[in-house]
Amino acid sequence: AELVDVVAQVPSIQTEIRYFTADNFVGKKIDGYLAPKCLLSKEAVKAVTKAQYALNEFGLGLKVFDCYRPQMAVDHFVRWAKDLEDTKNKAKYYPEVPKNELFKRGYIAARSGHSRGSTLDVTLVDLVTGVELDMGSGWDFFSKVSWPSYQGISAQQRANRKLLAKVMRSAGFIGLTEEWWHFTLIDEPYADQYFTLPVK
Ligand SMILES: C[C@@H](N)C(=O)N[C@H](C)C(=O)O
Ligand SMILES: [Zn+2]
Repeated sequence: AELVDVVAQVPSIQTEIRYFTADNFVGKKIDGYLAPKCLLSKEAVKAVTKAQYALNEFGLGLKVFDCYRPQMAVDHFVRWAKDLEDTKNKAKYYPEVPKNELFKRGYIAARSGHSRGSTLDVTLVDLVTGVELDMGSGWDFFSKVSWPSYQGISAQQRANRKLLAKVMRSAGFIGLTEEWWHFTLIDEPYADQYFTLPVK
């Protein structure tokens, strides 16, 4: 696969690659993340660039939490899910969902679109300050509250989610029912390939 470093193409896109750190639902650095980089297919980079420039008109920009995810990272998630004793970061990431239901309920996939190189987890930031807009729940907060259809958040939070979805859809992405931050390029170039190379 030809995967491209998004920041090398569009330096104004911010990154906080949480699976490279221990601040994620597992509570440890995830296998396969050797660098805190956002790698995506050329086609997805082109579409993300379009979304970034559209947002820049409003003084906003994108911040990515995860992009290409190697299959070995997904396998790490699967291994972690089997150890029901290990609930280190439950309070922050999945307080309401039993650990053994996270895959079943669609919050984590054993075969993830991220491994195909055209899916990303993203939010909106103020272009000047870099401060994140309030989306009503944090990235990878596995709960009904994170569903894009969830109505029990403020009008401003709903508007922020709507703006992100609208800009990403206009750029060629489709969202996920369970997570406001997750988008896949509709015309993805490697639709049936799950890559194994590490992020580096
Ligand atoms: C784990 C979360 N960030 C995510 O990306 N979930 C979807 C369902 C996936 O694993 O593809
Ligand atoms: Zn995702």
